Amino acid sequence: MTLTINDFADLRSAEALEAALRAIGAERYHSNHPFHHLLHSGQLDKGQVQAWALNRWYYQSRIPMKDAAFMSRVVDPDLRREWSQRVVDHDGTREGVGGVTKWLRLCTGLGLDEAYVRSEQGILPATKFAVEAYVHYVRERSLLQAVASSLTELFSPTIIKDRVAGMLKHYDFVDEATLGYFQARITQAPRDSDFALAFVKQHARNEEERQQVCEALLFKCDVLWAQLDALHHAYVLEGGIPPGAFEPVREQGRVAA
Ligand SMILES: O=C(O)c1cc(C(=O)O)c2c(n1)C(=O)C(=O)c1cc(C(=O)O)[nH]c1-2
Repeated sequence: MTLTINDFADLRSAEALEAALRAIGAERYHSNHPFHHLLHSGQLDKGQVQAWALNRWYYQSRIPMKDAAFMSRVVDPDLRREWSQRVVDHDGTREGVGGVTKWLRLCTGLGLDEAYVRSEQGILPATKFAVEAYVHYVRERSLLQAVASSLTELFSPTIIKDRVAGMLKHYDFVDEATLGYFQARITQAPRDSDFALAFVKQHARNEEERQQVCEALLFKCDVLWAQLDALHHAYVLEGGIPPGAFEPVREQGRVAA
């Protein structure tokens, strides 16, 4: 069944809203994307996994910027304080700790050069457009929709567990230390999404606003889906790598392991 905005006809209560959000996630979350199925079931080679980590670096690096953009618009100190934890999670309280550093460790653990990753030179054009669209969305839409757009995290603990288990099982070039980023997310993501869900349930006061919340989640699912479409097109289909984007090193006709 394919959902459209009009399918959320029953948005008469906060509980109906939650049910609609969960239905959107079940259908549209990036756990359903073919590229994730390939990644988690060991069907990618090392170069394709590198491409995934490199492109997601761009997403990871922009997440604290979008959270800072959100906070810059918030008048209520309680909400700002709550949200500030997200920036701390990613940036850490000092250099060398925090999610951004851990993602960098994932990239270097896969054999990518740190300076190359940081330079953002190899990122796919579509990754940049999708991620920037998310930052702009949070900067420009209502605070309600900005909060709602983070609700994909309701669904991330399951995919993170599947990913870590699948990658450890299938790829000899990853170990628990390389995937350390995901360890913290298992607790951080539910904390963040519980807050965001309670917020939208409380602050969306009528059907129109509940509809806006659903639209924000649909938008965010598109942001995540588009990034995987870009990876799939560039690195799974033959000949899809755009000029200037990351080129996996190939040895004797196969990607280096
Ligand atoms: O591994 C994943 O599949 C996944 C998904 C998402 C998400 O659903 O947006 C986030 C993350 N990870 C993540 O690590 C993260 O820090 C994060 C922040 C946000 C956000 O929208 O504020 N989403 C996500």
